Amino acid sequence: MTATRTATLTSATVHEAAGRIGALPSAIKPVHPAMHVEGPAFPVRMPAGDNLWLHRAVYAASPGEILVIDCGGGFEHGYFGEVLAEAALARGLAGLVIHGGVRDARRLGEIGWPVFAERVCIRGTGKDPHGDGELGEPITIGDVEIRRGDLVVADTDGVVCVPADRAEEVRAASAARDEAEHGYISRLRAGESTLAVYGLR
Ligand SMILES: O=C([O-])CC(=O)C(=O)O
Ligand SMILES: [Mg+2]
Repeated sequence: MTATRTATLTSATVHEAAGRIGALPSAIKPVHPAMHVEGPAFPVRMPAGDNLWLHRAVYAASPGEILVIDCGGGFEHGYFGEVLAEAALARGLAGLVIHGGVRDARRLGEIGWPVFAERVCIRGTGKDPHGDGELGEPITIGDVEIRRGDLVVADTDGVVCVPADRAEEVRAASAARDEAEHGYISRLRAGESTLAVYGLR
């Protein structure tokens, strides 16, 4: 069997091509395996257990942006579900990355809009009008700082985020790396070993 390969950027390749930077915590994964997205980040900081800032973010971000959410370390909540997914889709947003939980996972799969979460969690949230949060300002998830406009690439492997001023260079380096690996794969299919292809002993 000869497998086909996708032409879009992949998160692991971008991470390597960028010099092994930008990998968000590996627990953040697509709610359904086929989901993938790439585009500019719109960072959101919100308090644990409250999703009012997420509702605000859906209407503050620009079409094509990816919401990237820091939930203040409150993981055990479903901050986002089918209702917010429909709202974000209607606004033309590109996807959601959240260092916390989402819910309505089956429905999210049916909608198909890309959602990447640390977990799926039934328990809901509050909507405190005085909750401490921020839209479009830098956040940190794991050891990665995320600013508005940074390049986010998210797929089955997880999520990587690269500074905006390196995005074009990293796209080019990723494409070159992909091309080189495709060459290696052609040689493997022709019967060579990985030891030969990589020049290993
Ligand atoms: O509304 C919420 O709190 C989250 C949710 O379940 C949805 O968006 O459907
Ligand atoms: Mg819901």
